[in-house]
Amino acid sequence: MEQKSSVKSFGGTQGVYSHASTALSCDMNFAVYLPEGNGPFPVLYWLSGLTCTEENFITKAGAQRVASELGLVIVAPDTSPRGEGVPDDPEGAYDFGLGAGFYLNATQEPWSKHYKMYDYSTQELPALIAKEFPVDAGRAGVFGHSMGGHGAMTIHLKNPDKFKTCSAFSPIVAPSQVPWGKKAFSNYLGSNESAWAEYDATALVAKQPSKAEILIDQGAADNFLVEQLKPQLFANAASEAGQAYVLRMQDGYDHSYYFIASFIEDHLRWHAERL
Ligand SMILES: N[C@@H](CCC(=O)N[C@@H](CS)C(=O)NCC(=O)O)C(=O)O
Repeated sequence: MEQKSSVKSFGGTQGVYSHASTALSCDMNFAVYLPEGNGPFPVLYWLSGLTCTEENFITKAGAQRVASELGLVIVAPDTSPRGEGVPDDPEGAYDFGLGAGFYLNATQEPWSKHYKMYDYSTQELPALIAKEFPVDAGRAGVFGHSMGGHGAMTIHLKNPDKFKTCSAFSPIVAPSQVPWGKKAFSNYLGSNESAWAEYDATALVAKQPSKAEILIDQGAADNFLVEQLKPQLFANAASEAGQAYVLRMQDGYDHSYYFIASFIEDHLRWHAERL
């Protein structure tokens, strides 16, 4: 692991690191906010949305002040494999390929060699963090935005003992049913839609609800709400399955990091109280 940058922030340190990922067969960057003190600290994994790298969250969400106060480590990985030889959307579209790994393990050529973001996020990165940083891996949660909200919810539902708490901003709750998800899943996972259900929070919650309460914030003025996000699909399935959740529709807010920055404190306190 190599440190690429380190700056002091609210008494702690905001760092960016790089390492050679085995799961993704490429070099990867990730960001870590480390509060002041010796730890071990509870750890939150933040999963970003389409087009993002490890930089968006640390520069725009304003999470450091409250993470410092609460003594939380926040790890923010990049959103896809990167570098020479990693295939991208043939048209260079923003919603597939680079910057759009969808936190799944691709099974289809040519994606399956590098696009293993599920293994990376759930296994390789947490193992590296536990080795290199003063975290209490038994107190870990996951949260994210849009595609990363989808990642957080599916990763929590599939690994409720490893990622004990979960929250999301503007998540793609039912990727199998919306254009962003259909494009990504048909390419990464192929045409057999039963494979898609493994990475669809609405399908997963119906068969394996967790004991945690999931917090979802959704801007009511989000341009992607009606076509891509559809939080009510998850809410309906969760209610039916007995999954505890809180869905807050936030009047006037859009899809951007201005929305995330407005409510990030609530999410950090939500996780800290439950870990
Ligand atoms: N604005 C993008 C749509 C993708 C988008 O809104 N990405 C969100 C996550 S789904 C984001 O966080 N973008 C980066 C940023 O705002 O810093 C476009 O239409 O090209």
